[in-house]
Amino acid sequence: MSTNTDNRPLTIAIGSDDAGVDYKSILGADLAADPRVASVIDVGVRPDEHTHYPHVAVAAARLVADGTADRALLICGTGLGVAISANKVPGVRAVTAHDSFSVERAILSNDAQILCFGQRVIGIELARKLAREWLGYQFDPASASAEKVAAIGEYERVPAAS
Ligand SMILES: O=C[C@H](O)[C@H](O)COP(=O)(O)O
Repeated sequence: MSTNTDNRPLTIAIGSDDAGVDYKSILGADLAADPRVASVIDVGVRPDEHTHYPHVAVAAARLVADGTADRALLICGTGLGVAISANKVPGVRAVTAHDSFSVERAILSNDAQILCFGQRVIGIELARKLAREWLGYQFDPASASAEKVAAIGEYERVPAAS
């Protein structure tokens, strides 16, 4: 499963815990209004909910893993807990990135399907800018990075020797 390589509009899952719900609302609206996005699937939380971040992150990651969503955007306080949790789902590559270069490389180097932000770490306008940039990148399966991404997947099948 890849971040998409064919320029078609994306289906994007979005989720947060209560520490990220304000950004989820704003970024979700941005995504829904973007012509590069076909649909946005909100996996929670609602503003009055207090579901812990691992449950939301795994719900979104499973949508990516089963092909329902092309990508996911997850927000918690730091962007760390949601990334750790999403990465428990086989086939998923989730990263926390709060700068433009890392967001670019998350797609072009790592083919990461899930981008994670920390509402307590970056300002909303930077988050909005990074999310817009993120939509513009596509992984190139013919690039030199593809072999490295494939090696990550191999370690899901065959655990690294100690
Ligand atoms: O990574 C975890 C997130 O930042 C979460 O929103 C807050 O978690 P905490 O309440 O355990 O610090």
